[in-house]
Order: sequence, then C-alpha cells, then structure tokens
Amino acid sequence: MTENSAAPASPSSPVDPTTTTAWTALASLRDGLEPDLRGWFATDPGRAERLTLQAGDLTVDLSKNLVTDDVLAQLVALARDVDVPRRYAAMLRGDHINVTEDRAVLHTALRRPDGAEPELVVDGQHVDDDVHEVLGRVYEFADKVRSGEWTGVTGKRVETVVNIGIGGSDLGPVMVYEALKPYVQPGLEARFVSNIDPSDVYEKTADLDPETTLFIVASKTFGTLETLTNARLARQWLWDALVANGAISDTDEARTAAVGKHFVAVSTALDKVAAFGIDPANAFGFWDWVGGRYSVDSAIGTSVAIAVGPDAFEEFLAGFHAIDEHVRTTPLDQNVPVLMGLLNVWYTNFLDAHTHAVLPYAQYLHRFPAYLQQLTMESNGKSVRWDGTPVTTETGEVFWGEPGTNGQHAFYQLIHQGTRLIPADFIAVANPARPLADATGDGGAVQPGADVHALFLANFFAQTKALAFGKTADEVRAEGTPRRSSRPACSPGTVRRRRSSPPRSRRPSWDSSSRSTSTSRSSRARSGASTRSTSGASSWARSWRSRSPRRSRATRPRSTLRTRRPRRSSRSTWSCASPDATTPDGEGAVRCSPPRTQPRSRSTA
Ligand SMILES: O=P(O)(O)OC[C@H]1O[C@](O)(CO)[C@@H](O)[C@@H]1O
Repeated sequence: MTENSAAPASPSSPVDPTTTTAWTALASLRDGLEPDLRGWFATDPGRAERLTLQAGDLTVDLSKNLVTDDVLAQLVALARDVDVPRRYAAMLRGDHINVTEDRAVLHTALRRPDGAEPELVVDGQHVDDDVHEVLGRVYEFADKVRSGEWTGVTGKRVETVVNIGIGGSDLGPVMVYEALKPYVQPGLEARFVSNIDPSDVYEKTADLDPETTLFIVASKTFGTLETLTNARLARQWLWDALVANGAISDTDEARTAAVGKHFVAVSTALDKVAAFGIDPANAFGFWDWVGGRYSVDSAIGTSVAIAVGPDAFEEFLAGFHAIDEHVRTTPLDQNVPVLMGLLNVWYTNFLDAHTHAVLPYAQYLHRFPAYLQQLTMESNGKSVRWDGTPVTTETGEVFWGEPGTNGQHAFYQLIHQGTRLIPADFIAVANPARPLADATGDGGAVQPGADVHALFLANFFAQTKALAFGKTADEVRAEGTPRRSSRPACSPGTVRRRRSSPPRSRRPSWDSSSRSTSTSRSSRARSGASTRSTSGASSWARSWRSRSPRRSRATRPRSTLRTRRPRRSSRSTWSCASPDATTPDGEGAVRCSPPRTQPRSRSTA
C-alpha cells in the first residue's frame, strides 16, 4: 500500500464513498452483472492463477468470488478514492486517527521486531523500546513458570493458568491458545474464564488444585465488571481451597501472600491492579493505543506465552508482522487484506449480503470465528463516520462460522440451497500438526491406512467446488439421477424455476457464495459461488435486471434502504451439493436429489 502514503493524513472530514467515481462505476457494473463462475473460468483460463495471491505463508485464492476484473479494478479505485493508503500510513505512523479518544491506533507496533528501523517514536514515547521491555518481562515470567522456578505459595510448580478476561482480553488469548495447542508445554494447561455467569468460574476451577493454579487477570481498563467479579470469585476460591487444604492459615497475611503467588495481572491501569491486591511487580502493562480487540499480541497474550513459550510466541508475532509488511508494501491490487476488505464492501453494499461465514477446516481454529466476530463487528459496528456524520453505506456484515466438517452437518444446507447470498471464507491447513491414519478404512472408499487429513481436505475442496460451480442439469442426468422434474437442474441451490410469474423477488436469486483460498501451511478459501443451468441463469439475470429499486440501493440514503424488504417467490429447488457429501479425492462429492420440499411463496413486509 505504497501509493500516496507519504502524504500527511490531513483531511478534516472523511470522503463519502458514495460520492466517488468508483462507487458510481461499481453500481453500474453491479447492474450489468451476470454472475457465471463456470463461464468466467471457462473463458478465462488464467483466472485462478491471476486471483490467487500470496501473503506471508498464506496462499489466498480469491478467484471464486462474484467479481469480474472490472469490478476488482473499481474496488481498488475506491480504496484510492477514499484514501485508504494515506489513512493506513497515518495509522502506522501513530497519528491520532482515533479522533474520539484523541489517540494513536498502534497495534502494529506490538509486533515490530526488536531493533526495527526507523525507530517508532509517537507523542514522545519510544514505542519500540517500551514494547520490547514489556515483552521481555512477559517472557522472563513465562520462562519462570514453565521451568518451575515460579511456584505457588506452597512451593508447587504451576500446572494450570486461568486467564480471567472478557472481549479482547479473552477472545484473542483463547483463540490463539486453542490454535497453538500442539505447541503447549506438556504438564501445562490454560483455561479461560469470561462470563459473569458464576457457572463459568465454577466449572473452570472445580477440578483444579489451588496450589498449582495461577490466575491472570487480563483487563485493559481493570474496570470491567465481569472480569473484576470473576477475579474476586477466583480469589475467594483460592483462599477457601488453600485454607480447606490446610495449605495456608486462615489469616490476612497468609491470604495476601497467596494472592502474591497465584495472581498476576495484565492491564493499562496498574494503580487499579495494586488496589485489587496484586503486586505491581507481577503486573504487565500496555498502552491506551492498543484496542482491546487487537490486544492478544500485547501482554494480554501472557497466558499464551506461558503455555507455548517465548520462542513460539515470538514466531506468532513474526507472523503478524509479516502480514503487516505485506499490507504496507504491496500494491493495492495484490494486497490480500485490502482486497478481502474491498470484497466485503462489494458483497454488503452492492450484492446485498448480510452475513459472512468463516469456515475453518482446522479444529484448532475452532474459536477463530468468535474472535473475528469481535475484531470485525466491534470495529465496523458504526453508523457515524470519524467526524460524527452519518454513514451513507452499510458498514459491516455479521460474521459467523464453525469448523468444517461440523458445519456441513448443520448449516451448509442453507448456504448451498437457501435463498440468501452468503460469502464464505474457507480456511485449511496444508500440513496438519496431528496427522492420523485410518488403519482399517471402511471397506469402501476409505482405504486401509487412509490419511484422515487428506479425507478432511477432500471435504474442503469438494465444498468450495460445489459452492462455486454446482452442477448443470446435464451433469446431474449423466450421473444417473432420475428425472423427476420437467427441467431437472442441480447446482448449489442456485437452480430454481419460478412457479409464479412474473418474478417478484427484489433480491439476487443466487443463494450461495463462498470465497476460497489455500496456503502452504494454512489456506483460506474464498469461492464466489453461483452456478446455474442456462435457463436458470438467464431467468435470474432477467429478474436481476428488472430490480431497479434494488439496483439503486447502493446510492440511496440508509434510512430509505431499511424500509425495503425483499419478497420471495415460490421456487422449485433441486437438492444438491449435499452438505454431507464427501469423497476421499474431493471429486464427485456433490450428490443431487429431487426437491424435498417446495418452499411456499412468502413475503416479508
Ligand atoms: O480489557 P477490558 O478493559 O476489561 O475490556 C474488555 C472488552 O470490553 C470492551 O471494551 C467492550 O465491551 C472490549 O473492547 C474489550 O475487549
């Protein structure tokens, strides 16, 4: 993102994206859009290669999105028109882009390597020195816990670290801990308490030995009701259990000593930490320019640093920094995070998508969708711009998701066959941390000794392929599926024959979309989906073109937009791309069957 970035971030008001030339061009491209991924791939053999990009060790395939090259070019132009490069440079520099709190927004500084040049000095603060001073203290403490040098009040080494926090002081650490579980030191475990529902702290402590338990109270403000309440409950549990064990005497001195050995804190408010009874020497600070949702790479990640060790934590920070550098130095049209953000703008503002599925084919990433929910929805959940004026566009989508293959047996039906457009990010890991073979196989498709991770990946590839390309009626018939409809057709929920006419729907009739990517170590898949039989496609395109109120939506004020509700017409849908379909090689995983139910005509006022 090198363009324009040297210029000072001086505008006194934000650029309204809907006033830009690019926005108008995008609206016009949307009006003429006839999504046809099969056709696009058939007529453009270079599409997959051109739209598969590298960021760090991630290989990101954006080719299955519902975009043409013209759309992408205008999205990139939009980023320029609204000053993204200059705003990003201002953020990296430490300008006070958080105007409401008059602060810098500098989480990227948390992962700058020691000795990075040029040194970052913001508001007189030597940011790099401060960051590495705290990291050094966190690592020193982590090493002491891991080696057994740090003990509880009775001299026993720590076996369980319980992080007490909420929001960014919980979701980041728990997501990363779960993701890095294979690297956790044997004999150590981390747990995470966040909910003020007392059952959370009860269940997380019920089977613990107080003599080997260390609590980390993680709170940027140290004023969050849930966290402080849980911290008091944990402190009481510790005292009660140690006294009941006979480990400490029932005196104030003994209790104080126990807190000193079993409680540490992470916060920007060290005075409040001391007031809680935690020795400030056992507290790790950070700074108000770290947003809570970005804080896992600060001292808020202490539970992770203890569990996986300083070396692995350093690698984790280096991964962040690699992506920061990718964003900083890569031209917009090859810049993966920028393009992914722009695709979100396209889907939510021009194609009327409301949600965004994140589907990790990696059990260790099972908390990643929850982490992303805070990261994106707390960031983008705004209806005014930074100068306080109302926004003129949609500002974000609802993020949600579950690991595949669990999601396949739960909600993929709606992604494949339902009536909503749901962009979906598929993530896979190329080299599993815990490969296992199925020694016996199933006597059929799964051979004895089959690599189960390969089977897992077959699901990943089959699902992205099914969502992107579906099947034509001819392909379905060629597989021997009996013809039970006058016009059998099967694509991932996209082939529909209207039973009522004229079309009444105001919204796109494509109903599935995913976005696929893959990587050397991990892969993130975005596959824009929407394949339909020729007749289905053209009838869809006709109804799409006829939706003039819908087409002007992107330039209409928000209040007007909200009064419009889509109406649906009845449809005959062939069930296919069965969400539970799997084959070891990932091919032919799409099964089709006749319609199970005929959705009734329905309108929402
Ligand atoms: O770390 P703290 O100050 O306890 O805040 C916890 C969370 O609460 C919020 O401030 C808002 O609910 C989040 O941004 C933050 O991650």
